[in-house]
Amino acid sequence: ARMMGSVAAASEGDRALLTLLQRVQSEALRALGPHDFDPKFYVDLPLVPGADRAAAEAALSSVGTREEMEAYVARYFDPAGSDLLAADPPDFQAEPRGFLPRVGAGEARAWALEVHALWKDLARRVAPAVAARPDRHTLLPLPGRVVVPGSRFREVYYWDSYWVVRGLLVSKMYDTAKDIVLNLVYLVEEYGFVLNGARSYYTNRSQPPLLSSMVLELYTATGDLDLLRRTFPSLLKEHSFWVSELHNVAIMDNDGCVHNLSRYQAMWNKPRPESATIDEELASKLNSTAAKEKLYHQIASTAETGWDFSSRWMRNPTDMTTLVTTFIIPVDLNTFIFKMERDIAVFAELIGEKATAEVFSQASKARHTAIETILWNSEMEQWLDYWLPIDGNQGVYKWEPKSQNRNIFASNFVPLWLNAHNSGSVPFLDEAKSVGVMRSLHTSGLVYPAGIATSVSKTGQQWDFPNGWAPLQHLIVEGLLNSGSTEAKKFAEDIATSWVRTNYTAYKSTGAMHEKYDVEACGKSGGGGEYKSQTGFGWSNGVLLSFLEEFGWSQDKEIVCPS
Ligand SMILES: OC[C@H]1O[C@H](O[C@H]2O[C@H](CO)[C@@H](O)[C@H](O)[C@H]2O)[C@H](O)[C@@H](O)[C@@H]1O
Repeated sequence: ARMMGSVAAASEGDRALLTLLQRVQSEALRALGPHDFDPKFYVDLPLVPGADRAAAEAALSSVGTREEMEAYVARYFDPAGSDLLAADPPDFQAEPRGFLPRVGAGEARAWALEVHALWKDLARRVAPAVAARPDRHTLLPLPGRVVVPGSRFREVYYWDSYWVVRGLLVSKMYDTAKDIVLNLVYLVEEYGFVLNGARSYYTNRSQPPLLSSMVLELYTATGDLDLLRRTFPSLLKEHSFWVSELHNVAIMDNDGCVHNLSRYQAMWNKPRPESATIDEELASKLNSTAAKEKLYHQIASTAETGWDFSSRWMRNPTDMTTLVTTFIIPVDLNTFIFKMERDIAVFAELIGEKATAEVFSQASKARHTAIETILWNSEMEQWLDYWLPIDGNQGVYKWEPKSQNRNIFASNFVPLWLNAHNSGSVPFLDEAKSVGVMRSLHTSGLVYPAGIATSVSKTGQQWDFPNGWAPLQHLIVEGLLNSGSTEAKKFAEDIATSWVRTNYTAYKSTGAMHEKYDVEACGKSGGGGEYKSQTGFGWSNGVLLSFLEEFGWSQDKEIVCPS
């Protein structure tokens, strides 16, 4: 109860608006039918200035037909997304000095400049009306300019922002990148953690924690020590959130040593407002209120993973009612928190906080040992998610080899990424281990002509086969590239080359960058999941620009998919 109640940060006005918008969503589904229906659209609607919420609520009761619904929405609400204003980023230049020096003039460079120019389309600032009347908007106010993923994702997202920042740094847009980081810091100050996204309906959960990584990238690019001082308290606060009782799991190994690792867990046991009609339909298969609440809790917790949704979190990969996300210790989450601990230790040294540096250095060492003891599988040469028993909390769990999930997911290879970000003194893995992991990736069934698949199971969920996601390509490519082995470097370049080609070919045929791609067919965007595949697209643009910066593209290198 305490856990679910802590979303009380939302004011009564915010809650009342969300309640109304969820009713509108549900009535709209009834009036318009399921074809092309996007439930998120309705919870993003701002109440028109001057309209009375109670009057809007009363008027909803007499809406029957499609026409009446359309007229009702137009009368009481402004368009979804209209409370974010277009913002020409002042640090944008059509071709900044030093932009992609190793991409020669020609097709690749012309396209890279087009993708770079997309930052102008995706940059926004929150309308002043949002801070003035928060009870009329589900959008949350933010102090600086924002860059959104695109299409239905009209607001800032947490983990997307890491790859947006990486791309902005390639585009030399340091001020915009700093605004993004400071917006996330503002969310930590307001809520105690970085929200899934900047909407009142996202206050019940976070997303994969990459804030310290954004600070590190920005600091490395600019040398801005003030940024470290300014963000440091928020990084400590965010760390406390991820190691708090809500997320921490203690496991005893075979030698009697207790290790602490983290899991995802949202503070919510109701339908996600942005997808309430979908969640309610799924839950209608269950009989009791208690079972429905448990399912809603697992759904929201899965949204916190960023992998929403995937067979990775289900006992039965074809049945979403079997989600058990809060009973899983994920490889990638612990990789990100390990890195956060190392980053904080490094920042603490740099700003003269010696004692804190030591505390975080010790914390990262303990997590390193925990990851290697609980999640590493030496026979498979990869890290595996660990599944806890779902029948009650045992306090300290006893480690069992059979509880490692042997199914193959791209996340099993994410710790390789630490090769690229060795901010501590001791590398996370040595060259020999990296080579072993690389070989197991080669034979995993995840490597396809157009990139690394998310999993090997075709379930219809968007974080499963055959979708490939830009962030996963990037984490793995950076890791391979920095592992010290020539073979791994070549492998990294091959994956990046395929990814650039599939992005390019899809861009030429559709005119857009996509949220995800189909790794089986070069030049094809991805699909599946609960909403139509989106374009824009923040993290895809960021990864593309990072790959072009890292590997270059010579004029004579073919950029179209091989036929
Ligand atoms: O509306 C459904 C869900 O959409 C979001 O998740 C997906 O888009 C995000 C933005 O690109 C991305 O961060 C996430 O990895 C995607 O799965 C949202 O984050 C969910 O909370 C939401 O329920």
